[in-house]
Amino acid sequence: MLKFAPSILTADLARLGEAIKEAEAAGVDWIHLDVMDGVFVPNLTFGPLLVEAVRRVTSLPLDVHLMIVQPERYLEDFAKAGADHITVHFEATYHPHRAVQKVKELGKKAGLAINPATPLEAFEPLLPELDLALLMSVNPGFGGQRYIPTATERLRRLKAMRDRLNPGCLIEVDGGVNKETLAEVYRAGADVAVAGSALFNRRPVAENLKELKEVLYALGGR
Ligand SMILES: O=C(CO)[C@@H](O)[C@H](O)COP(=O)(O)O
Ligand SMILES: [Fe+2]
Repeated sequence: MLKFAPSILTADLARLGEAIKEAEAAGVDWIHLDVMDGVFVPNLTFGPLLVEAVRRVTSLPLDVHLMIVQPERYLEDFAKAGADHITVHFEATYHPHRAVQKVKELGKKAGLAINPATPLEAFEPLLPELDLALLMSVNPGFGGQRYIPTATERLRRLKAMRDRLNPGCLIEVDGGVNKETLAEVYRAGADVAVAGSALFNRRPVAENLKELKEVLYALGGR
């Protein structure tokens, strides 16, 4: 019912291939890759080369979250690298619609993300064309941050907007999802939970995932 997309940001990057295989064996649904440019967010991570390397070790959908300015410049590169979903930030481009259209032209699932301070209405004009609506529940830039509580009400409103405009679009929540916050995120209507530090930490991914799934079973979900 709820999909889990572990963010590799908090995985042990020195053994990334093994960490991804471990996550796949544990039963996660997607692999979430956080691309940061040091301009849109105060952190730098990786580009298409790493996406291509990850593509070689897993058959899971690669969910690429672009936290870069003018993402249009690199959409083709990420598509060629093997991304399945490409999400751009509303705040990072003058033309979010053009960027979304380009992702679709490349034959990939198109996502739009918004920051915690961006009005939810930013989704409205583009929702009918989106495959994914990504709601940030932390300010983008780092893994391991605390969930911003106002995200829950925003998720509820986003779900109502999605049900009205495009029931096929998935709602993804990103940032601070763990065993304490998962229940409210799920109840508020998320379809996909990104989880970095809750899944990649000192414990095996399978144990962490089991713990998160138990929260859902207790709510009658799966
Ligand atoms: O996009 C981002 C951060 O900018 C996220 O994908 C985080 O990396 C998720 O990590 P946790 O908050 O779950 O540790
Ligand atoms: Fe992310």
